[in-house]
Amino acid sequence: MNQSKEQRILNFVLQNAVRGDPCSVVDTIDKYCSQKEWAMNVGDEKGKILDKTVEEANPSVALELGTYCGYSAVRISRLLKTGARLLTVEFNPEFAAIAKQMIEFAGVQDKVKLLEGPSEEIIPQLKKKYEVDTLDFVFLDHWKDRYTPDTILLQECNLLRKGSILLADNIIFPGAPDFLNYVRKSPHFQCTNYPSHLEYMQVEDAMEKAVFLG
Ligand SMILES: O=C(NCCCCCn1ccnc1)c1cc(-c2ccc(F)cc2)cc(O)c1O
Ligand SMILES: [Mg+2]
Repeated sequence: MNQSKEQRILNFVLQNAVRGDPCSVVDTIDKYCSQKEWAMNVGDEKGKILDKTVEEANPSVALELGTYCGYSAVRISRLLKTGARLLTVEFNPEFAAIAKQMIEFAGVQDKVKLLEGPSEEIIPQLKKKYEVDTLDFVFLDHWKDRYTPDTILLQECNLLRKGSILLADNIIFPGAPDFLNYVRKSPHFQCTNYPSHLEYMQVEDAMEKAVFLG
Protein backbone atom coordinates (compact mmCIF):
# COMPACT_ATOMS: atom_id res chain seq x y z
CA MET A 1 0.00 0.00 0.00
CA ASN A 2 1.74 3.19 -0.99
CA GLN A 3 2.27 5.86 1.65
CA SER A 4 0.19 9.00 2.06
CA LYS A 5 1.79 12.46 1.72
CA GLU A 6 1.16 12.95 5.44
CA GLN A 7 3.03 9.72 6.24
CA ARG A 8 5.94 10.93 4.07
CA ILE A 9 6.02 14.22 5.98
CA LEU A 10 6.06 12.38 9.33
CA ASN A 11 8.80 10.01 8.17
CA PHE A 12 10.93 12.94 7.00
CA VAL A 13 10.54 14.51 10.47
CA LEU A 14 11.36 11.24 12.27
CA GLN A 15 14.52 10.92 10.19
CA ASN A 16 15.66 14.56 10.07
CA ALA A 17 14.36 16.50 13.08
CA VAL A 18 15.64 16.42 16.66
CA ARG A 19 13.40 14.38 18.98
CA GLY A 20 12.00 16.57 21.79
CA ASP A 21 12.79 19.81 19.93
CA PRO A 22 9.56 21.45 18.71
CA CYS A 23 11.38 24.13 16.71
CA SER A 24 13.31 21.53 14.74
CA VAL A 25 10.05 19.66 14.00
CA VAL A 26 8.42 22.86 12.71
CA ASP A 27 11.48 23.78 10.62
CA THR A 28 11.78 20.25 9.21
CA ILE A 29 8.13 20.16 8.11
CA ASP A 30 8.59 23.56 6.44
CA LYS A 31 11.73 22.29 4.68
CA TYR A 32 9.93 19.22 3.32
CA CYS A 33 6.79 21.08 2.26
CA SER A 34 8.64 23.94 0.56
CA GLN A 35 11.14 21.72 -1.26
CA LYS A 36 9.39 18.40 -1.88
CA GLU A 37 5.60 18.29 -1.45
CA TRP A 38 3.22 21.16 -0.73
CA ALA A 39 0.94 20.57 2.26
CA MET A 40 -1.63 22.68 4.09
CA ASN A 41 0.37 23.49 7.22
CA VAL A 42 0.02 27.13 8.27
CA GLY A 43 3.71 27.54 7.34
CA ASP A 44 6.40 29.88 8.61
CA GLU A 45 5.19 33.27 7.31
CA LYS A 46 1.67 32.93 8.74
CA GLY A 47 3.23 30.90 11.57
CA LYS A 48 5.02 34.03 12.75
CA ILE A 49 1.63 35.83 12.94
CA LEU A 50 0.29 32.83 14.87
CA ASP A 51 3.28 33.01 17.26
CA LYS A 52 2.72 36.73 17.94
CA THR A 53 -0.99 36.19 18.59
CA VAL A 54 -0.34 33.26 20.95
CA GLU A 55 2.21 35.37 22.84
CA GLU A 56 -0.34 38.21 23.06
CA ALA A 57 -3.01 35.81 24.37
CA ASN A 58 -0.58 33.97 26.68
CA PRO A 59 -3.31 31.33 27.03
CA SER A 60 -3.88 28.91 29.92
CA VAL A 61 -6.33 27.00 27.71
CA ALA A 62 -6.14 27.13 23.90
CA LEU A 63 -8.26 25.38 21.26
CA GLU A 64 -7.22 24.51 17.69
CA LEU A 65 -9.76 23.42 15.10
CA GLY A 66 -7.97 21.49 12.35
CA THR A 67 -4.87 19.59 13.55
CA TYR A 68 -3.79 18.07 10.20
CA CYS A 69 -0.21 16.78 10.74
CA GLY A 70 0.26 18.67 14.00
CA TYR A 71 2.46 21.49 12.67
CA SER A 72 0.51 24.31 14.34
CA ALA A 73 -0.18 22.24 17.46
CA VAL A 74 3.60 21.88 17.92
CA ARG A 75 4.11 25.55 16.97
CA ILE A 76 1.50 26.78 19.48
CA SER A 77 2.40 24.42 22.34
CA ARG A 78 6.09 25.35 22.23
CA LEU A 79 5.01 28.85 23.37
CA LEU A 80 2.66 27.78 26.20
CA LYS A 81 3.57 28.59 29.81
CA THR A 82 3.99 25.80 32.39
CA GLY A 83 0.65 24.14 33.12
CA ALA A 84 -1.08 25.63 30.07
CA ARG A 85 -2.70 23.29 27.55
CA LEU A 86 -3.82 23.07 23.93
CA LEU A 87 -6.87 21.08 22.84
CA THR A 88 -6.72 20.30 19.14
CA VAL A 89 -9.59 18.85 17.09
CA GLU A 90 -9.13 16.68 14.00
CA PHE A 91 -11.97 15.07 12.06
CA ASN A 92 -9.88 12.88 9.77
CA PRO A 93 -8.58 9.71 11.54
CA GLU A 94 -5.58 9.36 9.22
CA PHE A 95 -4.48 12.93 9.93
CA ALA A 96 -5.07 12.42 13.67
CA ALA A 97 -2.84 9.33 13.71
CA ILE A 98 -0.01 11.25 12.00
CA ALA A 99 -0.45 14.28 14.27
CA LYS A 100 -0.33 12.13 17.41
CA GLN A 101 3.08 10.77 16.40
CA MET A 102 4.30 14.24 15.38
CA ILE A 103 3.25 15.73 18.74
CA GLU A 104 4.94 12.92 20.68
CA PHE A 105 8.16 13.17 18.65
CA ALA A 106 8.25 16.93 19.34
CA GLY A 107 7.91 16.19 23.07
CA VAL A 108 4.84 18.38 23.61
CA GLN A 109 2.37 15.56 24.35
CA ASP A 110 1.97 16.73 27.97
CA LYS A 111 0.68 20.10 26.76
CA VAL A 112 -1.46 18.92 23.86
CA LYS A 113 -4.67 16.90 23.89
CA LEU A 114 -5.74 15.65 20.46
CA LEU A 115 -9.53 15.19 20.17
CA GLU A 116 -10.73 13.15 17.19
CA GLY A 117 -14.16 13.89 15.76
CA PRO A 118 -16.42 16.56 14.34
CA SER A 119 -15.97 20.00 15.93
CA GLU A 120 -19.72 20.49 16.24
CA GLU A 121 -19.84 17.44 18.54
CA ILE A 122 -16.64 18.17 20.48
CA ILE A 123 -17.20 21.87 21.23
CA PRO A 124 -20.37 21.21 23.33
CA GLN A 125 -18.37 18.62 25.35
CA LEU A 126 -15.45 20.90 26.25
CA LYS A 127 -16.83 22.14 29.57
CA LYS A 128 -18.04 18.89 31.10
CA LYS A 129 -15.91 16.22 29.43
CA TYR A 130 -12.66 18.20 29.03
CA GLU A 131 -12.97 20.41 32.12
CA VAL A 132 -12.71 23.68 30.23
CA ASP A 133 -14.07 26.86 31.84
CA THR A 134 -13.40 29.39 29.06
CA LEU A 135 -10.97 29.49 26.13
CA ASP A 136 -8.24 32.15 26.06
CA PHE A 137 -7.21 31.47 22.46
CA VAL A 138 -8.81 29.69 19.46
CA PHE A 139 -7.02 28.93 16.17
CA LEU A 140 -9.48 28.21 13.33
CA ASP A 141 -7.87 26.18 10.53
CA HIS A 142 -10.42 23.49 9.69
CA TRP A 143 -13.15 23.42 7.03
CA LYS A 144 -13.59 27.02 5.99
CA ASP A 145 -17.42 26.74 5.98
CA ARG A 146 -17.27 25.63 9.61
CA TYR A 147 -15.55 28.78 10.90
CA THR A 148 -18.82 30.71 11.34
CA PRO A 149 -21.06 27.96 12.77
CA ASP A 150 -18.32 26.91 15.19
CA THR A 151 -17.70 30.51 16.30
CA ILE A 152 -21.44 30.81 17.03
CA LEU A 153 -21.36 27.44 18.82
CA LEU A 154 -18.42 28.56 21.00
CA GLN A 155 -20.52 31.55 22.11
CA GLU A 156 -23.64 29.46 22.68
CA CYS A 157 -21.60 27.05 24.84
CA ASN A 158 -20.29 29.98 26.91
CA LEU A 159 -16.70 29.08 26.05
CA LEU A 160 -15.57 32.64 25.26
CA ARG A 161 -14.88 35.38 27.80
CA LYS A 162 -14.15 39.11 27.44
CA GLY A 163 -10.76 39.19 25.71
CA SER A 164 -10.75 35.67 24.23
CA ILE A 165 -8.69 35.83 21.04
CA LEU A 166 -9.74 33.99 17.86
CA LEU A 167 -7.27 33.72 14.96
CA ALA A 168 -8.48 32.34 11.62
CA ASP A 169 -6.27 31.02 8.81
CA ASN A 170 -7.03 31.18 5.05
CA ILE A 171 -9.19 34.29 5.04
CA ILE A 172 -8.30 34.89 1.35
CA PHE A 173 -7.26 31.46 0.06
CA PRO A 174 -9.18 29.14 0.08
CA GLY A 175 -11.23 31.92 1.73
CA ALA A 176 -13.77 32.23 4.53
CA PRO A 177 -16.01 35.06 3.29
CA ASP A 178 -18.99 34.35 5.50
CA PHE A 179 -16.75 34.22 8.60
CA LEU A 180 -15.15 37.55 7.69
CA ASN A 181 -18.59 39.05 7.22
CA TYR A 182 -19.89 37.58 10.46
CA VAL A 183 -17.09 38.71 12.81
CA ARG A 184 -16.61 42.12 11.18
CA LYS A 185 -20.33 42.92 11.41
CA SER A 186 -20.75 41.54 14.94
CA PRO A 187 -20.69 44.04 17.84
CA HIS A 188 -19.19 41.25 19.96
CA PHE A 189 -15.85 41.11 18.10
CA GLN A 190 -13.01 43.56 17.49
CA CYS A 191 -11.26 42.45 14.27
CA THR A 192 -7.76 42.91 12.83
CA ASN A 193 -6.59 41.66 9.41
CA TYR A 194 -3.06 40.36 8.82
CA PRO A 195 -2.15 40.13 5.10
CA SER A 196 0.23 37.29 4.28
CA HIS A 197 0.70 34.52 1.72
CA LEU A 198 -0.55 30.98 1.26
CA GLU A 199 1.88 28.56 2.87
CA TYR A 200 4.92 27.78 0.67
CA MET A 201 3.41 29.76 -2.26
CA GLN A 202 3.47 33.29 -3.71
CA VAL A 203 -0.31 33.48 -3.49
CA GLU A 204 -2.09 36.10 -1.38
CA ASP A 205 -3.66 34.96 1.84
CA ALA A 206 -4.48 36.55 5.20
CA MET A 207 -5.29 35.80 8.81
CA GLU A 208 -8.04 37.53 10.80
CA LYS A 209 -7.86 38.14 14.54
CA ALA A 210 -11.21 38.55 16.30
CA VAL A 211 -11.17 39.51 19.98
CA PHE A 212 -14.38 38.65 21.83
CA LEU A 213 -15.80 41.69 23.64
CA GLY A 214 -18.34 39.81 25.79
O1 LIG B 1 -8.89 22.95 3.87
C1 LIG B 1 -8.00 23.38 4.59
N1 LIG B 1 -7.93 23.06 5.88
C2 LIG B 1 -8.93 22.14 6.47
C3 LIG B 1 -8.57 20.67 6.19
C4 LIG B 1 -9.62 19.67 6.64
C5 LIG B 1 -10.06 19.89 8.06
C6 LIG B 1 -10.75 18.67 8.61
N2 LIG B 1 -11.25 19.00 9.93
C7 LIG B 1 -10.50 19.10 11.05
C8 LIG B 1 -11.37 19.43 12.07
N3 LIG B 1 -12.62 19.52 11.56
C9 LIG B 1 -12.55 19.26 10.25
C10 LIG B 1 -6.89 24.20 3.98
C11 LIG B 1 -6.74 24.18 2.59
C12 LIG B 1 -5.70 24.92 1.99
C13 LIG B 1 -5.54 24.89 0.51
C14 LIG B 1 -4.93 25.94 -0.15
C15 LIG B 1 -4.76 25.91 -1.53
C16 LIG B 1 -5.20 24.81 -2.25
F1 LIG B 1 -5.03 24.77 -3.59
C17 LIG B 1 -5.82 23.76 -1.61
C18 LIG B 1 -5.99 23.79 -0.22
C19 LIG B 1 -4.82 25.68 2.77
C20 LIG B 1 -5.00 25.70 4.16
O2 LIG B 1 -4.15 26.43 4.95
C21 LIG B 1 -6.02 24.98 4.77
O3 LIG B 1 -6.14 25.06 6.14
MG1 LIG C 1 -4.92 26.66 6.88
